[in-house]
Amino acid sequence: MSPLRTLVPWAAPALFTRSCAHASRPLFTHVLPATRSNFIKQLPRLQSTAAAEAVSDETEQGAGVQPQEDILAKLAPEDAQRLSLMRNIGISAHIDSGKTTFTERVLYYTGRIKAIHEVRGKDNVGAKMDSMDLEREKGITIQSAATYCDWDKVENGETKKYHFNLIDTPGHIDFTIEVERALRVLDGAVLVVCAVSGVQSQTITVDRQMRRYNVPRITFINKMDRMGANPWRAIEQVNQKLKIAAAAVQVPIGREENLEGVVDIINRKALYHEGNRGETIVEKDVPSELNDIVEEKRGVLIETLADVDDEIAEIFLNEEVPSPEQIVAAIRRATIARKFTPVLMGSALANKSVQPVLDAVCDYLPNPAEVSNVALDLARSEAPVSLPPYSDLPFVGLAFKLEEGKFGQLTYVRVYQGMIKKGMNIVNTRTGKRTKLARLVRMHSNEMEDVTEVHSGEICATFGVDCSSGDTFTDGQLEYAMTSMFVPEPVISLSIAPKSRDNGNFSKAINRFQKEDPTFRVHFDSESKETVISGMGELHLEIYVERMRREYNVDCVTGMPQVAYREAILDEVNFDYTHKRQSGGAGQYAKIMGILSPADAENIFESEIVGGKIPEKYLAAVQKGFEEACEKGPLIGHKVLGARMLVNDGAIHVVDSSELSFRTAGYWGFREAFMRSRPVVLEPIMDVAITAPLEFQGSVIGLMNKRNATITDTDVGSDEFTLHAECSLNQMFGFATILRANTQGKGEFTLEFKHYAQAPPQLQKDLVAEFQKKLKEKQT
Ligand SMILES: Nc1nc2c(ncn2[C@@H]2O[C@H](COP(=O)(O)OP(=O)(O)OP(=O)(O)O)[C@@H](O)[C@H]2O)c(=O)[nH]1
Repeated sequence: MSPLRTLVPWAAPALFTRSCAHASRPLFTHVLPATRSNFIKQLPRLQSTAAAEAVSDETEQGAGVQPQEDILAKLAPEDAQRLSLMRNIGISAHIDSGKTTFTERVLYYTGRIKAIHEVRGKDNVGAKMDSMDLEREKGITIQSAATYCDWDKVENGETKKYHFNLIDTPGHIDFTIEVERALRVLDGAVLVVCAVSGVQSQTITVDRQMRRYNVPRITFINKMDRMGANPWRAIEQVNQKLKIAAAAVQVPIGREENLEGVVDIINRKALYHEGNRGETIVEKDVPSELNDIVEEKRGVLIETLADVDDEIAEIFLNEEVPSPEQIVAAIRRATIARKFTPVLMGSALANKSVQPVLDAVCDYLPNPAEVSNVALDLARSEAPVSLPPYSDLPFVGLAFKLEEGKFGQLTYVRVYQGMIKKGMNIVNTRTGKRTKLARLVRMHSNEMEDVTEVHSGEICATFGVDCSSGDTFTDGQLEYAMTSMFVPEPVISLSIAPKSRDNGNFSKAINRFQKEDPTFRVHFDSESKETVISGMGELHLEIYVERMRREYNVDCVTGMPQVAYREAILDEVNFDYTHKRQSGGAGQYAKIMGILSPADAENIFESEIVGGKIPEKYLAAVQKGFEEACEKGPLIGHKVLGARMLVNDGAIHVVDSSELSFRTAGYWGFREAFMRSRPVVLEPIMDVAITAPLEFQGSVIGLMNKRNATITDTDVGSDEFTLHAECSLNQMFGFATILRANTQGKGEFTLEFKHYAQAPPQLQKDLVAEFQKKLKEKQT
């Protein structure tokens, strides 16, 4: 019999490291049902032609992954025309880099909104894309918001109308799932970097997310009006820290408060602004004092391109100078191939140089037809298939975000192939459920516009569709499943209860938040009789508690934040466990033998039974018992991480054996062996980045030393420093208040889960003792 090997789906495969080895790899939890093949979970979206070809090679015989050039060649003229003018883009950056402020300008210049309102502005209106009250009050983006707009671009004297679908995402790591979902369905992104702070910790995180989904990006260096703005240092950091070739396509005219505009160094023309909000761009000759820097930076641009683009390399080697058209074409090729990012600069707040970014989106980011998207054909053993954006093919779309609204559940869908029409039936591949599309809308932040049909490449939303985030929809002719997105595991929990009797609103809120946000988890602890919510950080949970109060009128009491510990084993042991019960009625009998050993990154159940000593159905029951036991470890009641249970022998009783007996044996056999395998408690270790004015460097280092943090790096800027450290999450509770107090409110920090590591021995002892005490109390 072939060995049965199953990955336990909820385990945390990639993040569990006892050393720092794979530290930065994110946790990969599926959103598709456990019954689907692991392959679905593990195949990232294949966007590049190279990646698509790789799959094509593996599955040559008609698996259906076509090279992108072939897809483009067969595009119908109407689709080609429509798609060539479409861009699906995201705006991503570190916290407070100005994404929302930038997006507000984009909406204004494209005529989507009639007036500009600032984030935390004096008019108290708030930016369009921060539509939640809480976002406007706190001045942070919590949920990503989608909108669309049209941009008139002049090309060779002709005006072309480009259509943008745009998503503004949060910068805070606590809301990182919003970035994941957005990038999953976008074709390109604008990475906003602060001209003063340069590449910051979340810039690196966002960059990693863009890489995960193969999203090409252009870079916008914002806040050029601020004192200390230095675009060249920021570009250097993009090159060094993000490890992608980057070069400026503009140089600033004036700096800080004297910023007047930019010079387009490809065409050697100066771009100034006129009008109250800088709405009119005026082209002039390059000021003579900037000629030298323009030529120098133009040279750097061509040289950088020569490194990543063969055509420019050839021109460069022949000592010729490429034409502006050749430079633009090379930037486009290299950007789409994700080998290069062109860098633009300006100030969103000062209304400077935002429009050239829109031109750059059209010039350098791909249209939906230039991006290879792949699904798995479940009817043909999950063979990968291309999703060409042809309108006349059967519809395939991905539900990437859910939101509860006034009119019921709003489901955001990206249409990859074919089209959807109001009134049409769509089928959820996972559940097989057919739904009639009663309403189809295009979103403009919290407003919506009804539409009757949506074509391939577009993003839209529908009502009344029952699904989970990450579900694939088709028109019923195909059985395609698209790959899911990464969902990081929560690292922090707290108990929560309504202050007064629940009139149903508490449960309603909890259910809704859980459905909308896969990083927000809820479970009922049967021992403490408490509802426990888990999430990505203190802010994440705080926001939900606050939303319960505001949106559902439920005041809650919460317990102290708890760390999501894990339990692991260090030794390998043999086990021989018999479950036997004979107290009248039907008896129970199950005997299992095997080895329990540490595994690297996930919980694994295996069996190697010879001669059919334990039938398959009983082995499946043992596995169930094992999985149940891993949910609540024997040591402190937290999840088990990295245990391999191999069953290689055992026995059954002709009358008394049953699935229940084997499930019980799996459960208790595992627990018994676990306690003999040198069990340990693991705690989450976080990547911490603290930025504060230079004068506070000493006290911030002191704060981190007190927390036994390992300082890994320090960047010192002209007036600020950023300290990078690794520290246990346990030590970081309440740090926001402490940092504020120690830096006169000027310090900021971010926390991002890095890996699990053994907790200090004393803490482990305390946790075990506390758990034992609770167990005893329960027994008496
Ligand atoms: N000086 C200056 N300030 C800016 C500029 N752009 C944005 N800001 C300010 O920076 C702060 C943060 O701006 P937001 O647009 O909310 O930044 P964000 O990146 O969307 O923030 P999160 O989504 O919460 O991460 C606000 O106070 C803005 O007014 C700029 O070009 N210059």
